[in-house]
Amino acid sequence: MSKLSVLTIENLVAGYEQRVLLRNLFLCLSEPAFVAIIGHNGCGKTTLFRALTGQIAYQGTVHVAGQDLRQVRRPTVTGLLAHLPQRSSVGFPIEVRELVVMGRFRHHTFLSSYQRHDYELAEAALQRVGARHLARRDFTQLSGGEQQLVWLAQLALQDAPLYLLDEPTQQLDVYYRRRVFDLLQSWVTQAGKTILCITHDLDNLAGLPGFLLNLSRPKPQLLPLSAATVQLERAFLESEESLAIR
Ligand SMILES: Nc1ncnc2c1ncn2[C@@H]1O[C@H](COP(=O)(O)OP(=O)(O)OP(=O)(O)O)[C@@H](O)[C@H]1O
Repeated sequence: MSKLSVLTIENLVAGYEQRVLLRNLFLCLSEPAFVAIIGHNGCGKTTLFRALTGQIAYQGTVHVAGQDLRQVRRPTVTGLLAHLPQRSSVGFPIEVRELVVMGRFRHHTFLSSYQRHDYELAEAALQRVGARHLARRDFTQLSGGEQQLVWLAQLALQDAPLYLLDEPTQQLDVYYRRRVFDLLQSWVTQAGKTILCITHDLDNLAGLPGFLLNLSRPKPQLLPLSAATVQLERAFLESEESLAIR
């Protein structure tokens, strides 16, 4: 079964020395889908991504697009995963379109330079996130929210089957939050991508197709996204009971 699904996580256990945060996590997606991962601060959401990207060891098995993740040496470099961390910075001035075009790195050998076609794709990706007007700006001088849109444009060019997004809307205004969630939906429905998206932005989830995974629950399970499930999980996160079992 696991070989055919887009993502299967079986019995995953992960954490840090003397502190297990994820215990026997199971998750199976047979088709491309959007999964919102929610939970209290510190419950282990980013830790899950650290395990999936090979930054920390884990027990259990993970299959992505039929491949055993443990057997793939650098899944983000080989294109099995694309990852947007919570914070990324660039320490030197660079034009936005030069940063976005780097999302095409797998289509180029080490010394080959990006061609006109690559830049057209980069500008189209910027257009889709509503940031076409930033193409010639210095990335380091953009606001936090503008930088976030640029990273999303770069990510779109990476063309991986599984995307791991750690709070992609955290610095965005209400308009761009909505727009980014709509964009992520189109990655699923039009491009067949699977998206795991860590978010605290519960207000924007209710109307989306997909699933909810609440890592603050003692046994987290995929729930179909709906206004009712978002309301239920919000009530759980706001309860004293949920803090007591952490
Ligand atoms: N390298 C580390 N060694 C030990 N503990 C760590 C390490 N990195 C993170 N932690 C702890 O693990 C816990 C979970 O961290 P994680 O970043 O996964 O939380 P999170 O659910 O993503 O939280 P948030 O919503 O605040 O981003 C936190 O208490 C954190 O302090």
